[in-house]
Amino acid sequence: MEKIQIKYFTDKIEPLAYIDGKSDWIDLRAAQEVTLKAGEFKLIPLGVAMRLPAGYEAHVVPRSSTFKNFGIIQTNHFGVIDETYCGDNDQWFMPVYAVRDTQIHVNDRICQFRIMKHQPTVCFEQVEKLDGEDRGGFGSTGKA
Ligand SMILES: O=c1ccn([C@H]2C[C@H](O)[C@@H](COP(=O)(O)OP(=O)(O)OP(=O)(O)O)O2)c(=O)[nH]1
Repeated sequence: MEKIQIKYFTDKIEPLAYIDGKSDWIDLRAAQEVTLKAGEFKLIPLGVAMRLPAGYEAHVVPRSSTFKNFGIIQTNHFGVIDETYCGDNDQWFMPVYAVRDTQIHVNDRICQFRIMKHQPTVCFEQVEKLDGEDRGGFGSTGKA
């Protein structure tokens, strides 16, 4: 088991927990009441900062029901929390765009995260021609 140090910025949200047996993604909650007008952008505080285990990063995505329930889209679509984002003020946020007037209440579960090991270090070798098999470029498959 990997241990994660966690700091809560409010006692108004429930502590992070697995939803038993359903998934290993962990839901994150809004730490503030947030009102958005259609077309507005805001950063929603998630009320937590964490020190991830060495060699890991975290990925934050919306819950499948988030758009239906709240009419918001995560503007970066896939949030990356770096291992170095681990200090006392490094609260996690969800950047959102509202497509309708909406309200998010404290403790609403609006997104979810998991931790992942860093990718191996890569380097780039420039070539004139790639020796892989050619698929024909973007959008060339899947045409009946
Ligand atoms: O959805 C997100 C995405 C990022 N972060 C935090 C953690 C991450 O480590 C930091 C920086 O994110 P990123 O590197 O993706 O953003 P940037 O626009 O490149 O900003 P920076 O210059 O701070 O790296 O912001 C969040 O709280 N929520």
